[in-house]
Amino acid sequence: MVRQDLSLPAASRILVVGLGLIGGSLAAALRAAGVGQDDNSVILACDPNQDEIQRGIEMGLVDAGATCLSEVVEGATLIVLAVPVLAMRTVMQELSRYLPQLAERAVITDVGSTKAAVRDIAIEAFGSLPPRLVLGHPIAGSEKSGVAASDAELYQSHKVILTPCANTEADALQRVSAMWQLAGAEVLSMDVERHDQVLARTSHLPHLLAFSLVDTLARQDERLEIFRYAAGGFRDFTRIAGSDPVMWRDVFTANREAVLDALDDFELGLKRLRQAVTHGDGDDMLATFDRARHARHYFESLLNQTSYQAEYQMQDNNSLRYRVAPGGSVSGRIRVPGDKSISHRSIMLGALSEGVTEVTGFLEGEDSLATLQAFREMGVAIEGPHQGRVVIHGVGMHGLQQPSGPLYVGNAGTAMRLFAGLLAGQAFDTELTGDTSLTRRPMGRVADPLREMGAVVETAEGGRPPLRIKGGQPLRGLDYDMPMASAQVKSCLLLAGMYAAGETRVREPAPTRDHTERMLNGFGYRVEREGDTCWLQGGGKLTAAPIDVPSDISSATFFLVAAAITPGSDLVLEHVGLNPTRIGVINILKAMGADLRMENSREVGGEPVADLHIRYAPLKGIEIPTDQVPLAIDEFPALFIAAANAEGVTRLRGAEELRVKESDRLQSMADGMTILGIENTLFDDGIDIVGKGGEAPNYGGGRVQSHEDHRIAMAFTIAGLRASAPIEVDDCANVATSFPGFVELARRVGLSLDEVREELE
Ligand SMILES: O=C(O)C1=C[C@@H](OP(=O)(O)O)[C@@H](O)[C@H](O)C1
Ligand SMILES: C=C(OP(=O)(O)O)C(=O)O
Repeated sequence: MVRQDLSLPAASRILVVGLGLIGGSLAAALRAAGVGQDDNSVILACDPNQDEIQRGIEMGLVDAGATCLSEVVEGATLIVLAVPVLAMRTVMQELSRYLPQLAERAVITDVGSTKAAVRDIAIEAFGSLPPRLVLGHPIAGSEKSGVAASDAELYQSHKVILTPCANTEADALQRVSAMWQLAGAEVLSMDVERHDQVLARTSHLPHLLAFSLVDTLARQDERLEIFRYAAGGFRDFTRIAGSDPVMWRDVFTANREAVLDALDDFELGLKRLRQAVTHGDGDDMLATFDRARHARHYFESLLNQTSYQAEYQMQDNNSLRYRVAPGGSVSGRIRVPGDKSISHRSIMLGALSEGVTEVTGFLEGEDSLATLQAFREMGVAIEGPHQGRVVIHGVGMHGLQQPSGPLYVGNAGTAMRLFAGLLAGQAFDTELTGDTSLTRRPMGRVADPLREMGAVVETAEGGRPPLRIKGGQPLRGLDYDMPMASAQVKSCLLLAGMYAAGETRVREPAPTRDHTERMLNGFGYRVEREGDTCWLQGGGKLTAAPIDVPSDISSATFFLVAAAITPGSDLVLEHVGLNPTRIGVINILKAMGADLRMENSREVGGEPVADLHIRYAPLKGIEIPTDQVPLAIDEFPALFIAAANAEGVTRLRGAEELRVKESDRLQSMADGMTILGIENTLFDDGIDIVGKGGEAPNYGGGRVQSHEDHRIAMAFTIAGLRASAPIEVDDCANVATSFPGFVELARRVGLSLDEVREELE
């Protein structure tokens, strides 16, 4: 962006040549910014239409004007040529005769919608390109025309593109830039050819299509009857067909080549869609519409300067509370959404692969969607998601492009930590940001070892997000002893290791989920393991492979516990991923006495899967084996509710990691349980929970907080099954991060659950 002093020299003599909507609005905006009030400046106009000048004077936009350049050009310091592109030749030829009468060091600029044509006309008219001519184009307009439609706000927060040439003088560029900033515009700079190509696609092509559609329909129905029935879609698509025909004829004449290129691409796209419609190819249509819809959302988020996810969240500016009626039982056959950990990784590895990766069962939750969107922002074409199907057109290990702004990953710790490793190996700088919950979480655990590998990673105070990662740093392999059992840290280092020279080894103090290692191997990138250590060599490549994401055992847990604690329950959870590094919850529930069986065990895409059949059986309190803690790390909020309904004390230790999740899960659960009257004692690394057992309600009701944590929200929801009074859980919107459709499924199996929405202040 070109940003300079926001003022024009005093006693400027600004001459607007062509007093239509564009020139008139510029005069109006400069007036509104104070030009000509007490700085001795004047704004003059030249236009072949005396009535337009008269109107401009009456509206207070210009001080004086003439139909002939010779009468107003004397002493001009800044001349704005605001005439249609094809009128530019006559105007410039005339102006070239008066150059000696302009003020010394006068600056000339224009507002033409195409730039190469205007540059060539200028060279012809002036004999060579004047160094004090600054070509420019305000990206603002209206379908209205004429000075009467002038609007002082027309350029407010709009972009103006200046296209300086090699010989353009810097101070002339600065003067024009200052003028547009005074008018409220944001000034950008671009070369002439690029400007014409970009505008051909983003502005000229849509105008051509709008003119053509309206004309085609009008010809088919000469009495224009058809327009009586036209609704919003027609109005939205064709508004710009009301624009000035002369101006647009000139644009298409002047920017012919670039417009034809854009039209060729468009015709190809239209032909593909035509074929899809002809053959009734619904998948193809969906893929195109999905891509377009997501791209449109992205465009919207750029316009509003919000992140993609925030854009979605903003539409929902209210807080969501769950209200669960006490009692009930749980039965049926359900399938919970796809695994979050695998979904994140499927997008990451698919994007870096060579070839096309098809993912089924993808979790359409906010966390994994944030990962998906981040890759779109780095130039990866991704179709879907549509009913869990995503198609990723991989760009290879070095094919990502720099995103235009920070990557926002919402609530997702997994995304931020895995991205940190992956982005440390890219050639470009990036910034990772997240929501308030994520902004509190520790990132030093990835930033520190990445720095040892040679990465340049900046964090906010205390090692918290945002993360700023400098690109283009040569990484070296690392032999790392992880101080905590974390799959996210391990995965981060393996992903960085793919970009590092030599070998990267990670030793884990206890086994953690191994989805990254499995999926890397599935994509042809060899990861080896011996005991507690895994390693890979840098410099390899990934080859696309299909991924079938099983249901998330962490989401299934809420229903496992619901059935385990509720007399009369009998529930089947289908197609649940049972990776050995994730089945702590099954081991723990069984140790507590749950009647839980695996049926129909099979392997899908390198991950074990089964249907889980659970029936009510009385539970007893246990001491949770510490080796199960990392294998059930996300399942503890729900397991605490199982403990509250078991006979006797359940004791958890070695679980300090729970304090750095979406909330401090030990504290959040202890606070909520205390409100419900569940006896508990908190420790630094765990908790003791006293359960009453039996079949009567085990605790009361009350209003508890989710602390912006999806798993706390869902845990207290299922607690309602064994409460004596309603439980209300505040702030449950975060459930959408990992478990979209939770409320519907909970109701389907038998919970009596309402959603209460309240407007935020
Ligand atoms: O790698 C992963 O996908 C995850 C690892 C775990 O985090 P830690 O690595 O911080 O234990 C887990 O809590 C998180 O939900 C998902
Ligand atoms: C801890 C969790 O996720 P993340 O770390 O990705 O935010 C979770 O889903 O429980």
